[in-house]
Amino acid sequence: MDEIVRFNKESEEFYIPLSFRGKETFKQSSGVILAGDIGGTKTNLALFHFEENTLKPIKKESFKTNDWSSFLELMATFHSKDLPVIDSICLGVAGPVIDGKVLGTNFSWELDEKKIANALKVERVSIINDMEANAYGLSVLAKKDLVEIKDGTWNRGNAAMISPGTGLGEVGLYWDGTHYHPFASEGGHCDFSQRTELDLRLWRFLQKKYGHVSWERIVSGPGIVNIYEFLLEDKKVAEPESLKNKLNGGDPAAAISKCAMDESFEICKEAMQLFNIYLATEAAQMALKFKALGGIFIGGGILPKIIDMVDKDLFLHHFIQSDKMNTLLEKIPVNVIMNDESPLFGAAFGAARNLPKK
Ligand SMILES: Nc1ncnc2c1ncn2[C@@H]1O[C@H](COP(=O)(O)OP(=O)(O)OP(=O)(O)O)[C@@H](O)[C@H]1O
Repeated sequence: MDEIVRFNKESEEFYIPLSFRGKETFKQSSGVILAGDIGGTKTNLALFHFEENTLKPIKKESFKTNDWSSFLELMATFHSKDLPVIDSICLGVAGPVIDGKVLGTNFSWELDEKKIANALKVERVSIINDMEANAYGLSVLAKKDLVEIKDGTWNRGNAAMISPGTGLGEVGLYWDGTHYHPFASEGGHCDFSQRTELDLRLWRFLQKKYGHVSWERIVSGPGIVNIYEFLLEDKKVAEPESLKNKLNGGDPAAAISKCAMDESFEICKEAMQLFNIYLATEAAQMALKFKALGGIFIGGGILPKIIDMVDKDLFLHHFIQSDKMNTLLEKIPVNVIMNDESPLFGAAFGAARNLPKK
């Protein structure tokens, strides 16, 4: 990671004014910051030197979250003695942050700002929701980091982001007239809403398995596997032996999407089509709930890997299915974020904002 990054470039190429309040304090701050993007599958950490609104990378590494029993255990490995002392830490964590503490939703780490500050002897530690970090990360993106899957133009107003990964993250961005203000939500845990007979059968299948059927059970990596298993049962189709082995080892959602791409088993293709439909459906629910005229962004680790198989017409058809509000939905652009480091840069934004002014 040699690239030097600037926040809020007032990006020449970017089509929306993605500025966040707080950046004006940056110019007078400098120091060493640690940024973290901590999710159910991967944890990305980066150490930067921050000066004059610019991040200069010192060290960056990606880890499998479940290989470590805690953040502090991982830090003992990451932050070796030869590295500079840290002035400010911000961690974006996939879980509901309450009073500076969080328990990972799909992993067993517990993080606490005060305990981290004491253990690492760093005065400024802040924990934010990973989706909040994801939203702040928009401030470093350029047009080339986005792929438009539904057109529309930026309209003055709120925006929202939906991020399928290990779980389903959702965040709103309130527009105050000049700046955006991200606010985390736990919308991915709201109830899955059904539109068709097939959806009802999927709901029944998952209700038997989990009791409560949230969007996260469907629009996520494990959700792809759930849809696939439902289709096998619903269509009474036997799984090919060759695929069985792939699904048992490694990453089953990745195996299903790969199989959909090479068209070796029809059920995989159908599973990915349904994933696309449900993503469009929930993205539209968010657009309506937040009146997100500023746009919907799709983050998370899955979409950049499957972008070539996203059927834009199918997405559009299922995005605009809200009767009285179809005209509003038609205006809203939907973009996929292809830069998987954007939540990490968003956490860096949080850490830089907390540095003392000179
Ligand atoms: N090629 C692929 N196709 C479909 N799903 C994939 C593919 N590669 C990885 N996945 C799924 O992506 C998920 C991991 O997503 P991501 O990289 O966003 O992780 P994360 O940031 O740790 O997750 P979260 O923040 O939601 O806790 C896993 O469930 C995995 O099965």
